[in-house]
Amino acid sequence: MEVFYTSFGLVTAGVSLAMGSIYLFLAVRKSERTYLYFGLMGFALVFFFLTPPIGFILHDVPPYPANILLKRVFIFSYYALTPWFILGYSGYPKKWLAYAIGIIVVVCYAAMYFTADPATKPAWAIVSLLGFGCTLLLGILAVRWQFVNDQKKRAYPLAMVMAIYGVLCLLAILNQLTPGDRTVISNLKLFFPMHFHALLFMLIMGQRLASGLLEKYALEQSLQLSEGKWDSFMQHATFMIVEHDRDGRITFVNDYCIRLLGYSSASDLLKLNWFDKFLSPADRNYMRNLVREARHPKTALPVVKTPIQANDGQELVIAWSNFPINDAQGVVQTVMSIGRDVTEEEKASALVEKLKNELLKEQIMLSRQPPVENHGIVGESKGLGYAIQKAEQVATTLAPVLLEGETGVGKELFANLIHDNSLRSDKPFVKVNCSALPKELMEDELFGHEKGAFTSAAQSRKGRFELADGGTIFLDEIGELPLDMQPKLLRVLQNGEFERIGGQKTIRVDVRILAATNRNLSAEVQQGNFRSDLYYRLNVFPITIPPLRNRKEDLPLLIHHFMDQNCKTYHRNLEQISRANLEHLLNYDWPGNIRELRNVIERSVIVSQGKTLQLDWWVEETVSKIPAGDHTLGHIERDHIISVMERCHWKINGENGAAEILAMHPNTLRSKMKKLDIKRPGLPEDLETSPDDLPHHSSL
Ligand SMILES: Nc1ncnc2c1ncn2[C@@H]1O[C@H](COP(=O)(O)OP(=O)(O)OP(=O)(O)O)[C@@H](O)[C@H]1O
Repeated sequence: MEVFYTSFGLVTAGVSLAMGSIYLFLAVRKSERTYLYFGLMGFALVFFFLTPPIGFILHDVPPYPANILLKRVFIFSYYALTPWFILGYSGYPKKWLAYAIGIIVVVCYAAMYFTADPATKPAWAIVSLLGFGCTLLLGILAVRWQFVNDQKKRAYPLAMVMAIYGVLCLLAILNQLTPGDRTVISNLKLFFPMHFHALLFMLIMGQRLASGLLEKYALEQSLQLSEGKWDSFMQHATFMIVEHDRDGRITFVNDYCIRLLGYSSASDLLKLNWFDKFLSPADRNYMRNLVREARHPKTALPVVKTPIQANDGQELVIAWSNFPINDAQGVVQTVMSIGRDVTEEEKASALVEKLKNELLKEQIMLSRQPPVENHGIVGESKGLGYAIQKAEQVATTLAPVLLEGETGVGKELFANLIHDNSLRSDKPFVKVNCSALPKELMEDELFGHEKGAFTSAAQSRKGRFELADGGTIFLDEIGELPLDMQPKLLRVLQNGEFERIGGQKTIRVDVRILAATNRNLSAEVQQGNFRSDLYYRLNVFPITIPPLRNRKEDLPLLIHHFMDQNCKTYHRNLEQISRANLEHLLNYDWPGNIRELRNVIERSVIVSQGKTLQLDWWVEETVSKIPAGDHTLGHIERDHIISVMERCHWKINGENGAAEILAMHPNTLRSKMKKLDIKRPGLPEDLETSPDDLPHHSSL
């Protein structure tokens, strides 16, 4: 048996020597502590097994005094190194158990030196059991930590060796509990557990470390490859790539960017601050705040168009798309900015804009042809034409129509057009402005009252619905209709029925309903200010009338129309407008739309003498209201929303919709889009969102 132990010990020593040498070598090459601990553990075992007496078991009497037993020094070094290896291998962060084991080992050395008596069971052996227990506990904690942190693959081998460690502990306890000189283990003729454990520990963990090393190597290779590809892509891309930290310090620029900006090397640009160098003062603060506040990696920052001066003095306009790169907490660490040189495009579009304005100016100056009008609606723009076409289509049906558009765009004119073109054109057309009626009088106005219904009701009186019987009623500003009136209106819409105030009799009417609003009714529905059933009933056929700033080509006709109208009224003989004033008329955004234009022209006609329309008063009043440039916050916000909408294919609601990406309620986004006048290009004005955003329309 002794021979067997000896050979087994020699095999274990051989394996430990191989492992120890490999990992000590790797520890030096890779500066990896775990390899160092493992290598040292291997060598501690080699010395333990090769120090005489070879094949030693605890009860053997050593050939030298027990208190300086060298063999035990090596095995205790092995025990002292084990916890540090476990910590390094698993990444378990708490080190107190490893320190405790270190202290226990030192105590054991001291006790061994002073108290060892080979004839009796030494006191230090009991203390060493505590060390085993602590190592086992640390192993269990480390394995658990690995499982919790999703490192199952690395946890299994450690769990296995710790289980073997557990068996070793058990056997060591049995060994200590056995009275007398001979141990239970040797009586049972079991392998001395140390040999067995050490061999498996070296084999299992050595193999695991090696395969980890191979995996890491393969990963490094593929990382290197993809880094190479990425690097080559970045350097050869024909757009500018700049990476900067959250404070704007540039950390990377590609070759194209260096060339375009007229610099000779990356290092010249790496000294600069992206915010300071490449953004206008207005964009700079906005971007700084945005970068600081951006919390979600999905959100791309706004596209910012910035005029910059290259190193050689050349003026460039660059459109920057910015992508924040966040850490695990969502804090922006770096921003990748991709820039496109849009200098030529900008020049071309400025030229087109200028030519368009010139053309409009010429039209205003020269054209005296009769205005193109349809039921008093002047204009020939595509947007207006589309709305007129829809109104004509629906006019001959009995369907309710919802006219949407900003104030002053001509919703009432459209209501007239629909009624005039309907089969009821010779029947009454009753108009009600819901915002002009006091809340208390609204029911009386709409549905009338019976005699004695209230103190002042000396006579019964018909409401507007009764007056409109057989014809059309136009409910302007329907969004102002109080909530308690809405069910009554819904009943009229659905059944044509209602009761007068104080009346018992149900009155039946046949009225076609046209409604208008300059509010976002679907947002009002979401906010609970408007009943959804009424909204869907009214929204059977919506028509959106575009604002004047989106159809400036109507300006010449409208200006002439209002000039002619007012010249007749105020007996003026005006023939022209000064070029400078024309410029202002064309550049102005017309928030009050055609009503505002009509008022401006009327007042100007009144104050004008001679043949030229005097607009100077208006220019003075409004010039300060005209936006200063393209880099106001509104513009940046607008650009950002447009870029997100384009990425989402103009989908607002639902998963991957723009509202989700912008972390906004869909209705807030809709009203923001309305405010910033964002519309899906190429889509008719009344279909501003993707089909999935629209309510279901029942057919006519
Ligand atoms: N295309 C147009 N051609 C001629 N005049 C127009 C046109 N559009 C609007 N107007 C005039 O502008 C003024 C405002 O129009 P209207 O009252 O129809 O607007 P609205 O959209 O109903 O406004 P609100 O929402 O404030 O009630 C009216 O005097 C109208 O005659």
